[in-house]
Amino acid sequence: MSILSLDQVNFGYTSKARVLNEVSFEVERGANLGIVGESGSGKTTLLRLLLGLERPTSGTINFGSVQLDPRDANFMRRYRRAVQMVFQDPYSSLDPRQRVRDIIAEPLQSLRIEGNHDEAVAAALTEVGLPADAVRRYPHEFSGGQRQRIAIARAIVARPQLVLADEAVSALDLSTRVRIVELLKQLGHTMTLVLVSHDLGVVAALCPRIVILERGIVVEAGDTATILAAPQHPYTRKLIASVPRMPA
Ligand SMILES: Nc1ncnc2c1ncn2[C@@H]1O[C@H](COP(=O)(O)OP(=O)(O)OP(=O)(O)O)[C@@H](O)[C@H]1O
Repeated sequence: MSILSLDQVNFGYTSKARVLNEVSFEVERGANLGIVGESGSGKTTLLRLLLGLERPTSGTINFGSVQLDPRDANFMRRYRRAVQMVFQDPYSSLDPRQRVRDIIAEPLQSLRIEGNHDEAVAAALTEVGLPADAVRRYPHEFSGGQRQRIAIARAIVARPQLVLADEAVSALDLSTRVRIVELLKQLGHTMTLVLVSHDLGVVAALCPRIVILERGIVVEAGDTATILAAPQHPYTRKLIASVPRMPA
């Protein structure tokens, strides 16, 4: 059964301009999904809808068999426990005044999750490959890649079913990017990732399923390897052609 399913979702920030147009796809448990498209295609907007920060103008988003309704506080409490987010910029997404322990423990606190928070934070730190003494330090004491590890630890500490990531590696240098992709790949064994990116290489490395978005319209969706090997839509072919190749 799918964790999330979108059915003919339409959305516009104003009534004049539609940003998402009849968007339908499913996120299956255990199958990471990449959402790919050029700048302005509506990827971040789609994530905002999946987080419940915006509501579709029409169409539905279901979490399991229940319709996502941001106005339903009880539902949103359960949903927030199940779905966490990693943002693009590891420099602005972490509160510089908070120690790493409190940053990572934040979802446990705001979701009022019982149990030993220090132990949960320590386990999350180990999983993302940071030392235990990181808890006492502040974000500015870490590199960009380490900060993104802290952001990932925060996203996994409450053991969500789904992690939404918006360009989670694009702000990092190449070698750090490779290491964070490896980390996300390992996490994919226990939780499902929805990764928004303009980088087809990162999506191909992490996501067996892919949705190609062009100006708010899904032009192609399905198995990543199949679509990359034989793209049916000219827009997908254009995206593939724009991936830089390593020199021979
Ligand atoms: N708050 C907003 N109010 C009005 N229009 C918006 C708002 N946010 C985004 N848009 C418009 O919605 C469209 C899609 O933007 P969105 O940020 O979702 O695209 P994107 O694919 O995530 O782009 P990028 O890769 O550059 O982040 C764009 O035309 C953008 O101008």
